[in-house]
Amino acid sequence: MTGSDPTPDTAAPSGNHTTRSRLIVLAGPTAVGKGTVAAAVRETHPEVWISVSATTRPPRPGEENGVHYWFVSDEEFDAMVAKGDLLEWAVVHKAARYGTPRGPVDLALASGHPAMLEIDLQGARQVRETMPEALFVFLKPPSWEELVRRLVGRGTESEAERERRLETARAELAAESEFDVTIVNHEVHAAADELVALMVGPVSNRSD
Ligand SMILES: Nc1ncnc2c1ncn2[C@@H]1O[C@H](COP(=O)(O)OP(=O)(O)OP(=O)(O)O)[C@@H](O)[C@H]1O
Ligand SMILES: Nc1nc2c(ncn2[C@@H]2O[C@H](COP(=O)(O)O)[C@@H](O)[C@H]2O)c(=O)[nH]1
Repeated sequence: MTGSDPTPDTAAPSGNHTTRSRLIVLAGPTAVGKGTVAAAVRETHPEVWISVSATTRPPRPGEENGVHYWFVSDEEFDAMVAKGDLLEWAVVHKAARYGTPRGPVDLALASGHPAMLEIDLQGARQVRETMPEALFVFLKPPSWEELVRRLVGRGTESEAERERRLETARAELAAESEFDVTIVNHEVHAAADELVALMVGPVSNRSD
């Protein structure tokens, strides 16, 4: 994807790496730190390809089109859905639509790179249907109180929006057992290391 064009044509990064290809789907409640942990993985493991979602929500201060999200209009999102360009999509927090462009994921996996999606529970369930071979990772907060602290501390939502997000968070926390692996985000770099270890090593999951 280039400029403001949400059409997926991005190639995955190239270069030597020793990791084996695996699609990781990272989900968890609002403000648990998914984006922060994903950014830490990006920084320390540039060979891991991380999907950039499309969304109809407006950018927050500092968010860049094509970096944090592809910020698209309702009409552009409709067109992506109609063309089958999205691997999954959902209305999240009853507020906006978010979806994973399919083309870049296919390219990343075809090139042998480990790839990661950072999406909500509804999206994870859709990917479970279409790509059951993916590894589903649940990022969990150390406690409910810490989750609320992180959400408030981020300072990006109004009180009403925070309430809505916390309502979704309760349902998402209840779905932890649907995931293959849980990582508790006590500390960002430790959580990022645990995540990367899942991409490069053997996995001990709930069914073991
Ligand atoms: N391990 C951690 N310890 C303390 N603060 C953290 C930790 N991880 C993330 N945070 C902070 O918590 C806040 C929420 O993090 P982030 O925006 O990454 O969450 P998210 O799960 O991506 O949220 P959302 O689903 O709402 O997009 C941020 O202010 C971030 O700096
Ligand atoms: N189903 C999908 N959910 C997604 C995608 N990209 C992000 N998300 C999730 O949305 C919420 C809110 O994100 P925010 O940036 O507005 O705080 C969060 O849970 C994300 O994981 C996607 O492509 N599909």
